[in-house]
Amino acid sequence: MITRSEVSKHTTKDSCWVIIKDCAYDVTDFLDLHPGGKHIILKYAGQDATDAFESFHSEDTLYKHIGSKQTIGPVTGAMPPTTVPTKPINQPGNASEKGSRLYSILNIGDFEVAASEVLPPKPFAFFKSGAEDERTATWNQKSWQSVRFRPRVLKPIGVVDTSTRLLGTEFSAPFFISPAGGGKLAHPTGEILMTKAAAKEGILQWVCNNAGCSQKQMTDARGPNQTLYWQIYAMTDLEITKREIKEAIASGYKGFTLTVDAIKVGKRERDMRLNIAESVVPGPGDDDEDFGLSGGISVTRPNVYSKFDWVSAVEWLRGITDLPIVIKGIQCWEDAALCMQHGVHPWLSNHGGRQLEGAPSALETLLEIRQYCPEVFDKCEVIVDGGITRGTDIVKALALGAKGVGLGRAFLFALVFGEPGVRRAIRILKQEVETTMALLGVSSIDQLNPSYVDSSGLLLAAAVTRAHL
Ligand code: HEM
Ligand SMILES: Cc1cc2nc3c(=O)[nH]c(=O)nc-3n(C[C@H](O)[C@H](O)[C@H](O)COP(=O)(O)O)c2cc1C
Repeated sequence: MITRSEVSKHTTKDSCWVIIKDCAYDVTDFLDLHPGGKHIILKYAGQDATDAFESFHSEDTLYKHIGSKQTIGPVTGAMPPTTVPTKPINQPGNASEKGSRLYSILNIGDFEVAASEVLPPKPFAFFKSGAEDERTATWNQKSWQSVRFRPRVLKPIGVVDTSTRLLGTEFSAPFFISPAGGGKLAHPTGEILMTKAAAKEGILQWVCNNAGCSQKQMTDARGPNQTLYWQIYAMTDLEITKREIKEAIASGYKGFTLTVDAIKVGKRERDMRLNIAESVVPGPGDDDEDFGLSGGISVTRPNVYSKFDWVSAVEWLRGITDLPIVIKGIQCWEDAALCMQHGVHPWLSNHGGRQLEGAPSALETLLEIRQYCPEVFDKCEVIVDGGITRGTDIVKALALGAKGVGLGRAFLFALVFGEPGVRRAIRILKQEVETTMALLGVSSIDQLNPSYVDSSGLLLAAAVTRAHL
């Protein structure tokens, strides 16, 4: 046992201890690795950081990133009276005001506006931010708008069926909740509310490795017969990740994706500026030359394994599971072709424009595959995400060959309104998909094909949009 008073003496970047859930940790060596920046942890140096930690992270984060050497042990006693506790940074907005607003929300864009008004600036920035000038994040959305439909009329349309099979499981709609961390910044209960909403609406949630809720909490929140898929970040200690995948399999997860576009954290200046605004600027004599630059800038994702190549990654995954495997972060047709060769599925994504500024939108990669390697669509289930905000975007992606379409930010913004918010977002998208299909002249997803869209405007839109960004 160590006393709280002893912990309270370790308050500098040369010796930084924090208490989380009555246990003390020496996080000195982790400070420079922390993607949220060292200053956010230093604020709690010598103190109890439980509330702040839990407002963003799940307990899984601790065992994955803080080893036994850094675990000091259980604490006892009271904090010295001189310690002024730091308040957790991210307090979600007023829930009762939110309820009444929910019913005026008509589309995903409305959710974003409401979230920007209800959330404090930092959580909103965390969700919204893209890398550098955010051109890729903006282009993701605009690229889908450049595609036009080619509707067929005078076709008898009865019931429009939006259901589809994705990687072996039947879902009520072809879109799903992409893995996106930070759910507890939107709502204190976190991502389990997405799980519950997905269960009630029959859609897929692809559970995030960095969710604020633990894998077990997500699993326990499942509805009857609900199928979840799991997103993997491979850790330097691959045994930790292997155990996590095995636990997911044992508790019934039916598909996996390995995210490969994030071995470093993209430079997200929107977040960095708010971090600077909240930090204490170094005084004379303080040699913190990188002040303000950590927490977003080229920080290696802590403990993320970056040595995989195609053969070793797929062999390692196949050594653990025969279930469907998707590689998330495919950004050119050549890598989609490699997925096909290695018997895995490509997820065309640039991480919502949060990683590599200048990356193509999933639509561009989809069209490249169509042009140079169309057999990918026969041998693999192609998944896309990035900038999808409308049922029309979803139908365009499906017409061009996607089997599943993910949305990240949309559901984080909706989560500000808790489970009813996420359910409303799902229902809005379902209605939009249904209307789009009926107006196109199709009544089931399998009837969609590239003849229903015209993507010839993409190049022009790219030139015009980039000129204005
Ligand atoms: C002391 C133990 C802590 C550990 C092991 C830890 C670990 C991590 C890890 C692994 C990430 C990256 C998540 C990702 O890949 O998306 C992260 C990000 C983050 N952490 Fe922590 N963290 C700790 C403490 C804290 C505290 C006390 C806060 C205060 C609220 C905090 C706030 C954040 C934020 C806001 C991010 C997001 C950064 C970004 O991607 O822009 N963390 N942390
Ligand atoms: C706040 C936030 C956190 C994210 N965290 C992860 C993550 O932990 N793992 C991952 O594979 N993708 C992550 N993503 C990327 C999403 O899975 C998805 O690719 C992206 O959000 C799609 O773009 P959209 O937000 O425009 O829909 C994150 C995205 C956001 C916005």
